[in-house]
Amino acid sequence: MDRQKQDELKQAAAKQAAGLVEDGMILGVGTGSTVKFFIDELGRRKEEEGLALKAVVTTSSRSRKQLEGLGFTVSELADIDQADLTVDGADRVDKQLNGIKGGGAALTLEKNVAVNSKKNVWIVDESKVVDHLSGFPLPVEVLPISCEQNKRRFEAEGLNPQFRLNADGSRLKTHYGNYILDLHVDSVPVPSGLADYLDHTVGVVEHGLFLDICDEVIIARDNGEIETRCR
Ligand SMILES: O=C(CO)[C@H](O)[C@H](O)COP(=O)(O)O
Repeated sequence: MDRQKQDELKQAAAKQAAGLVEDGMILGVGTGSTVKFFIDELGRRKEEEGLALKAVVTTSSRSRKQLEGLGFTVSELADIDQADLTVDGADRVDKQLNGIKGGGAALTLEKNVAVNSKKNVWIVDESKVVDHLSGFPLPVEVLPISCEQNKRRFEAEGLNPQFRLNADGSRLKTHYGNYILDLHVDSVPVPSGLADYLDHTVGVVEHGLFLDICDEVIIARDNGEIETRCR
């Protein structure tokens, strides 16, 4: 699929999700190129329909900047109780609506916003939908102090870890000053098993397996149809 077509699909899914946003909501807004279209649409609704949110929280400085540029005041997660709705993208989503996220290295805040949200909606184009989680490296955010030990441990487990790098070859640092180890595994046959292992590995801050979190996924299909799948 070419880039322009994929962007059209992302925009279609984003527009549909923006229709779920209601006045007075506390809204969670994720990160990524699909979410950028969602924020564009929020801005349009604010301008043309007077959309008025109670509060907005977001998961990256990029999304924050875009939201603030459109006149939204962005709160910190710690300043709200929970979001009514969070809309985010995903890198892969399977039939059970489990997913891999973190392609934009924002997984830690994304998961924290998501679990503190009454409803989570993901917006994706068809290329992200898989039967079983595969086809995208699994991001794991690790503390710098023990990142080499974590890497060796993951290697021993056959998880093929690689530090995520910047364009200049330096290690990418997350918003929180940590590193990302991308696990290059062909597929994740038992996502709950791997999530459990990562959850119990010292030095792991967070990982990109988002299990039992997404309530609804909006899929923009190549043929122009929009499909909504619910948990
Ligand atoms: O998890 C994410 C960022 O950490 C994004 O939601 C995910 O990478 C999808 O991004 P895009 O919409 O650009 O394909």
